[in-house]
Amino acid sequence: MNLLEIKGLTKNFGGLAAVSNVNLNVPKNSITAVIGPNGAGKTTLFNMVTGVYKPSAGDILLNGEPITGLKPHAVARKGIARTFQNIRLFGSLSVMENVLIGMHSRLKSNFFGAVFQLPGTRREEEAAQMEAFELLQYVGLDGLLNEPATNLPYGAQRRLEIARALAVKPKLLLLDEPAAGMNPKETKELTDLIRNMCGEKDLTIILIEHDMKLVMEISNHIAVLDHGENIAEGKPVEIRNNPRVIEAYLGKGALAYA
Ligand SMILES: Nc1ncnc2c1ncn2[C@@H]1O[C@H](COP(=O)(O)OP(=O)(O)OP(=O)(O)O)[C@@H](O)[C@H]1O
Repeated sequence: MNLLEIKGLTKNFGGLAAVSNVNLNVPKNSITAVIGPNGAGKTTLFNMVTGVYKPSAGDILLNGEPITGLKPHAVARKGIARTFQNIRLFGSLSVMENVLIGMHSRLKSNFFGAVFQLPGTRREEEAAQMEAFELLQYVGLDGLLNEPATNLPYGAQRRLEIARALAVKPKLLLLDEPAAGMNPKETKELTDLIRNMCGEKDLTIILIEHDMKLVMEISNHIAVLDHGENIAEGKPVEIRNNPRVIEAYLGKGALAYA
């Protein structure tokens, strides 16, 4: 069963086809990587799936239901969360507060309830704090709850972004270059986290990533974009050995991962 189906998706910016007629099926509980050279259209694809850009053509289906052209908040409510290529945390807010903000979109209580400390609101807030704590424990940041996000090392900030995305209980999580700027130890920990999350949080994951070791280790399926077109798709071993992919993106060095 496919959680996400992308059909003939196209985005034109003036005369530039940033994404051109891309098709992609993403099975439930799988990890799919989207790879390709800079400017290939990977982030534009994510921006269409999350409602940031309206596609010029094509369809996006979540669980068989069309979500094409919905606004970002409506897409989020359908169960799609993302992290960004450039980390977007509230730097001066604490680690805990960053996750609570992520959770806010699905809490029932309103401003009125919070100001007047209504019992229902208090209970909901306590439950939210407990849940946020568990998520931070899950990503290994429970020792840093009150630390301003900006003080965290780079790898920890990326984990915090993931915790914040998980706070909305998504079905589909899009990770845009989650390992960018990480050292090898941080990348290894991230690889384990992504792999475990998929089963433990009942998630389907699509990631854009340039770290080929990570991509080859955790992906069930890889799609390769070049100049907006999907030039290849398949299992890691197929992609690694695909001459067109090697020429367009991987280079001969990729064979070292074989
Ligand atoms: N808002 C926009 N307006 C005009 N052109 C855009 C816009 N967003 C992206 N593009 C162009 O679309 C093409 C694809 O960009 P995109 O950011 O999707 O590539 P990418 O594969 O994510 O690259 P990278 O690996 O560098 O992040 C590029 O030529 C880019 O300049």
